[in-house]
Amino acid sequence: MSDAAKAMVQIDKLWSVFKTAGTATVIHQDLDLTVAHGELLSIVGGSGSGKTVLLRQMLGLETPTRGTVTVQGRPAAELGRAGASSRVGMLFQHGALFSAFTVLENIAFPLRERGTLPPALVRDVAMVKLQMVGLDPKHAHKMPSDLSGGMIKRVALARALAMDPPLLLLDEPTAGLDPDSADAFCALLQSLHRELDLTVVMVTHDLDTIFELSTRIAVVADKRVVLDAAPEAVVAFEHPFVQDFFRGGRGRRAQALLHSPSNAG
Ligand SMILES: Nc1ncnc2c1ncn2[C@@H]1O[C@H](COP(=O)(O)OP(=O)(O)OP(=O)(O)O)[C@@H](O)[C@H]1O
Repeated sequence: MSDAAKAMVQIDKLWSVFKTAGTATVIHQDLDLTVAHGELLSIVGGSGSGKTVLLRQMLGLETPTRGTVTVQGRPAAELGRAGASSRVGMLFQHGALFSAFTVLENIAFPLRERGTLPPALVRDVAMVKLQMVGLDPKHAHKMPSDLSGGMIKRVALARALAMDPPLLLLDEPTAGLDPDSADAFCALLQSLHRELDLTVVMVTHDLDTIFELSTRIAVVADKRVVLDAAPEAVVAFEHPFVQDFFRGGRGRRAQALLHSPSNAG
């Protein structure tokens, strides 16, 4: 088996170029990244450095201008819209629930779109996913407008996992949550990562989330991944972005998590 087939995600010499009004903007240039099965990789980088575009490349929503992006050995672009949710689940930054659908209908959406399961089974599977993200069945028939921010994230996560994808992509999973809800959501992600044998790639600016969850961190700067390594190695890396991001007061406090008993071993 080739390395690309063994990896969950393999990105080789990726160029992402956007053309607007006759001007070409290069976002990624010869970017390489490999995500192995079972990792929980955080992607960090400055604002506008191309982190979300990188997630969209893994989801097949962007097409490489040059280079390749494969998921389980197949080009991500092949994922298309149909069938994508059985290989990659995506939690978008703003939850993006359908406001006219109930909680259960939102979770069931990818299953219903697939059209292969009878309605009663779709309902049962959606109910299992609802409970899997820690929500009580009594919330199944609520509308998104009746939910707290933390509950919206959980419903969106249940929908991303509806088709049991092996790869989960998260864009700023704790953004907009209060500290307690963010902690609870991190704990949920950690247990799902472990119990479902998921590979997770997340983009976040939240240092607590990064140090709580990451098995590896990839730093995007200068249009490519300048370093991907274990958290301890990344914080020691001499790069202006890394120094600003990890070594300020917030960074030092969050790094204490690396050495806390819950993260030991
Ligand atoms: N479809 C598009 N067409 C043109 N430019 C785009 C498109 N999508 C993204 N960009 C540009 O690509 C650059 C990288 O965007 P991206 O959203 O990936 O940044 P980011 O690293 O996630 O930033 P932030 O941390 O601020 O969310 C930005 O300058 C953005 O304007």
